[in-house]
Amino acid sequence: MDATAINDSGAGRTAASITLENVGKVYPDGTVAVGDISMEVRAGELAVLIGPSGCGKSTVLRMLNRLIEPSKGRILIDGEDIAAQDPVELRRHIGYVIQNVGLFPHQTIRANVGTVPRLLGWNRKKTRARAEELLELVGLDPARYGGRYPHELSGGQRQRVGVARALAADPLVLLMDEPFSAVDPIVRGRLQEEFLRLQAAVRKTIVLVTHDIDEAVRLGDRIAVLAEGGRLLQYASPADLLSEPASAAVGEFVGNDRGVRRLTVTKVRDAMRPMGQIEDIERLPTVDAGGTLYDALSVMLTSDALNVVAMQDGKPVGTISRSLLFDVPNRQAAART
Ligand SMILES: Nc1ncnc2c1ncn2[C@@H]1O[C@H](COP(=O)(O)OP(=O)(O)OP(=O)(O)O)[C@@H](O)[C@H]1O
Repeated sequence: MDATAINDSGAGRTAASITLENVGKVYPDGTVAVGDISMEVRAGELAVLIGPSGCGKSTVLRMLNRLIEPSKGRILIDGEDIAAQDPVELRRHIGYVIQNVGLFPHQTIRANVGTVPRLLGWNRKKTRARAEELLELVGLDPARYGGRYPHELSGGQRQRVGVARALAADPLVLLMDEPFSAVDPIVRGRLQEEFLRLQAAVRKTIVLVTHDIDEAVRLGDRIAVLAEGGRLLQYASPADLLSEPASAAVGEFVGNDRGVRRLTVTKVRDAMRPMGQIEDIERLPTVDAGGTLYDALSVMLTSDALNVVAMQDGKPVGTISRSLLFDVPNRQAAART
């Protein structure tokens, strides 16, 4: 995946920080959609907004690109108040991906991806080259898919086109409103994985709305849990959110299975013990050192083993024992104090 060409925004920046200061939104009918939210998303970070239906997630997202104006507070992008900026100009730096993508049905995939560059006045050659580069980046062969129309693609492929289109003008910020919810769970898992790889390459500042706590834990650098009335209950890393929910309400929201879920946020290589303490290494099942403790647990359960060997580049590099897995919460808590 070649990301170098993506990182060529005029000002030399590739991502921007986002700051919300006491932001609130009351709709004209009196509905308090967002109460009083203060939070910061660092440049290059992926923040997830999660919470029950109607808690104001989309409203927060749409205030960031001024599709909705806040009733109070300030929103700063790279330290500059967006209220003072021209909304059209602002949106040129902000990609927006929504649930059903909203591709133009009568335009080819290539033309859809080139929409914003065209609006920016790029010439045909440059726009086409950019569209092809982006399609490749999201894993769609431009020669095969570029000339097709949206209805000739699967839901998952359309979703990737939506992401490519949002990245086309090299935005500083990417807003994503339930981007993966319209596809089935298997495709969804694959898209999430691809998306993580893409984000590792392009490092945009991303705010992503979801209903799905697993998706939040998997994708987020930090997770904002919202409650009805747009109240921010907690804003923390996935590991902190799972190990130390700030209130009973957050604990309930992240689920009773959060102990298991927590295993999904710790990498094998960060928790393994050095080799040498376990006998019969060659008879033990293996797990990739880049996998998570959840993967290690799954291997243990399917092979009925008490230990697994972590492998990297075909070589054993450490071990994980079942007791170590059960010890993770305590180790994480101890590491913090
Ligand atoms: N234009 C509007 N006028 C009045 N109330 C609105 C308007 N748009 C949204 N709301 C209300 O504001 C609240 C927050 O809506 P919002 O769409 O931000 O929630 P959400 O968390 O994104 O919900 P969901 O997860 O169901 O998409 C809801 O109670 C909704 O009914």
